Amino acid sequence: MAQPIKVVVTGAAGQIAYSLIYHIAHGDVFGADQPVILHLLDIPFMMGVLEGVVMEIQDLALPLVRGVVPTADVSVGFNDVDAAFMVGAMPRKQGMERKDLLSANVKIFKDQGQALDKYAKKSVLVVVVGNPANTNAYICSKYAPSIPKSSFSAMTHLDQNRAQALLAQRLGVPVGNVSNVIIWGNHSPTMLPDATHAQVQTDAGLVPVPKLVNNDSWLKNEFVPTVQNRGAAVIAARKMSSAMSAAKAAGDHMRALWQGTPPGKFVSLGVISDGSYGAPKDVMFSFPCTVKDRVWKIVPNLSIDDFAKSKLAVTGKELSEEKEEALSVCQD
Ligand SMILES: NC(=O)C1=CN([C@@H]2O[C@H](COP(=O)(O)OP(=O)(O)OC[C@H]3O[C@@H](n4cnc5c(N)ncnc54)[C@H](O)[C@@H]3O)[C@@H](O)[C@H]2O)C=CC1
Ligand SMILES: O=C([O-])CC(=O)C(=O)O
Repeated sequence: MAQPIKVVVTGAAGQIAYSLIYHIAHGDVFGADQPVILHLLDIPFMMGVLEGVVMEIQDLALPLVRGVVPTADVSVGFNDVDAAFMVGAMPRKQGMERKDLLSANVKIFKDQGQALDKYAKKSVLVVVVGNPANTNAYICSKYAPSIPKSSFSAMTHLDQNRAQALLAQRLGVPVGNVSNVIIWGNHSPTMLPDATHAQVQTDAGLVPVPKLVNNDSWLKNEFVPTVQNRGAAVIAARKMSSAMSAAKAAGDHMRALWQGTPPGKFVSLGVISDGSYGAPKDVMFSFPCTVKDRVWKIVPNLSIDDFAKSKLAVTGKELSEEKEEALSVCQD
């Protein structure tokens, strides 16, 4: 069996981590043969709660767990880690947009970027979940200059899962039969969920989703806003933000990075933009990607129509503005 890898989860005493830790410990993310040492980082005030989480991890009796390190000290939490789930941040409440969290959360990602730079392995893969995820990932990477920018990504996989599930429901097919839905841009209501290149596995082979849906108005006027606003709908109902589904998505995101994407399939990742598809350069923009040997690549040459182009411009502008605001907050 492989040597254990060290995996840090920040915000380890919080809602998302409570589900995410199980996925990691159970082998759903790094593989059924990959032992893990869990580094659980939270703030000093939460150390009592974290003790309870550690007891529960012990009580899971899962064979892949080879160690648990609960801590409020970044030099311990990030020490020599191979993979990092950056969850620890304030969640939004009803009536807020995710970018309203920027001033409260972005400094956490500056500090923790510096700590990753100092203590983590240079090969670490970093997934940012805490909102506003794309801009926090940008800041985290900026303050960790010794780690390649391509090792940082922001999570839009929850939006991808929501989009995939909604299409499956509409078409009356199992969710696993739908693939290659794309999330473009920011993890915010300006994102573009795009079914243009999505496919359904049928007995007759792969069929394009737009052909099966056969209703452009539904795709533009119901599918897109439902996915864009799903986070707010969950908050309105639960009075807390998505946690179980966010944890599953964080595991899906890291699994795609760690284990690669199947042939012909894409995954949406918020990654440093090279200007592909007219996106602004040097922001963490969600693109369709393939992953091989832990290296992602933006899927090239997909057709995008005028509707998509106009939406990509809006979400790109928002990311550029968030970036400027975050940089000025970090200079304070
Ligand atoms: N990208 C995405 O799709 C999603 C992102 N989120 C975001 O994930 C974040 C976490 O959400 P929840 O787990 O529900 O929140 P939560 O409030 O239940 O847990 C957050 C935890 O982070 C800890 N924390 C705060 N500052 C920290 C620091 N400097 N270092 C380490 N830990 C720290 C808190 O003490 C708390 O235990 C929020 O920002 C939320 O908006 C939530 C759902 C989906
Ligand atoms: O909406 C929120 O604040 C939490 C989140 O990011 C999501 O559920 O997509």
